[in-house]
Amino acid sequence: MSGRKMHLVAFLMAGPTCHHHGAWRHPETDVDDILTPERYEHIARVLEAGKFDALFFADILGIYDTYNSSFATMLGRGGQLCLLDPAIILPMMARVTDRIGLGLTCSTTFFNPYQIARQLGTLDHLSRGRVAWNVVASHSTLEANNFGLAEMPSRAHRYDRSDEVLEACMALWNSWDEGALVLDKKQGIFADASKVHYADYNGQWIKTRGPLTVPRSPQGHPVIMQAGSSDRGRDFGARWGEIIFTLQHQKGDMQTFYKDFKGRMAARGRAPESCVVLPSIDVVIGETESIARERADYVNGLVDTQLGMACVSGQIGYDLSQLDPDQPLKDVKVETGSRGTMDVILQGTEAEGLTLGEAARRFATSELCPQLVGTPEMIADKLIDLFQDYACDGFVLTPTTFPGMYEQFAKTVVPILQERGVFRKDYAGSTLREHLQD
Ligand SMILES: Cc1cc2nc3c(=O)[nH]c(=O)nc-3n(C[C@H](O)[C@H](O)[C@H](O)COP(=O)(O)O)c2cc1C
Repeated sequence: MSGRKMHLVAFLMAGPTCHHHGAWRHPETDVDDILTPERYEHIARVLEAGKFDALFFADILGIYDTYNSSFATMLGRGGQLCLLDPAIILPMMARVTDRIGLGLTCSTTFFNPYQIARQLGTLDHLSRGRVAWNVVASHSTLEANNFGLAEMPSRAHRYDRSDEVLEACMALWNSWDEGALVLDKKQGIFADASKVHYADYNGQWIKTRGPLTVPRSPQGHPVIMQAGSSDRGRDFGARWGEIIFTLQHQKGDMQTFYKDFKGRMAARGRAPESCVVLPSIDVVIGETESIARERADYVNGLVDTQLGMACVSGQIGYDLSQLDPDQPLKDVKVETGSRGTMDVILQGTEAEGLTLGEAARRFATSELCPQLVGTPEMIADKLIDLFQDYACDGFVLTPTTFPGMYEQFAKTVVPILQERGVFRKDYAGSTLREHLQD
């Protein structure tokens, strides 16, 4: 085997649900600590013990209210809710760890680049070089409304503007050269001002003068993470990305995405290995295969139909509340425009003759990313197979039970990946960018 190493990133949300909309109800899942620092400190330690490259918080700047024109189901039944601001949680996680990377989601549509550059530059210092920025252009009207916009700008506009936000942030991060801080008490020289420059960024939408207040951080700039799936989104990722997070249903889809994405990087003159492509994966682990299957059936059975329908409604931007969940999926009529998205997210389920409610529950178990069920050996085999066949460079793992699934994975699957030589036994470097180049 070549020296190519697998990369693992953990998906977190500051709320009850990540991809699995029933898992918070499992007796082994902790929810009473959801607003406490201890929950987040504990999971950071667990993931660092498992030698994960990074953890990151996905984020939604509002509460989905598409279903029945109300947030009652999403909130009442525990759907995807981002209760706390991860920018405040991550520094706490940084204080109880010293190697694992820490990813923050920041929207280029709603946040000002000076603020983003300052915040992430500060966090890169405080974590000694472990920060990633999950760059999102945002896409939902509910978020737009929370930030004073009536509608989201078009996708093309959002990505053009995102390019400018990234260019502006890079100019701000580069406004301090290395060695600008002198700290010479004897001569009374605090900083070498000749090593600090104005950014003077003048784009069509974004303007910033600089310099940044924050001295150059250990990584120079945060690792850039991104998850756009459209043609424009992939091009944006190919220009800037160092970690690409993607939702693909099966191996063939992953291989197609991987090849397409690395091709786009090469076309821009970037070395394909300078960005890792990580599809989302969900695991249910058992001591035997039949125990794992029973555990999967149990936890998947905890998703209720109404929440599943609300979850799909939020994703496709169309209210399914007036539709009978017991009707066959193939008979469901939704407005043109939403049907395409619905076909994609419910991929394959129509052919199985499911009802709308069954398909929605299925979607709400893992958002249709593969759910691997089996013994630690079976799961390690599957991950290694995907990795070796260039379906990916590693995985974004999403939790079922929390924090139990991550604890089990770190204790039982990681040692097998290490023994088989595909995953680090210890961190070789100290910054996140160094981990990604292991
Ligand atoms: C796997 C995946 C994860 C995403 N996670 C987030 C997120 O946490 N927060 C967010 O605002 N947008 C998130 N997005 C949305 C994207 O950043 C992007 O705005 C959206 O997909 C529209 O771009 P596209 O049309 O290129 O896909 C995610 C998208 C994908 C595909």
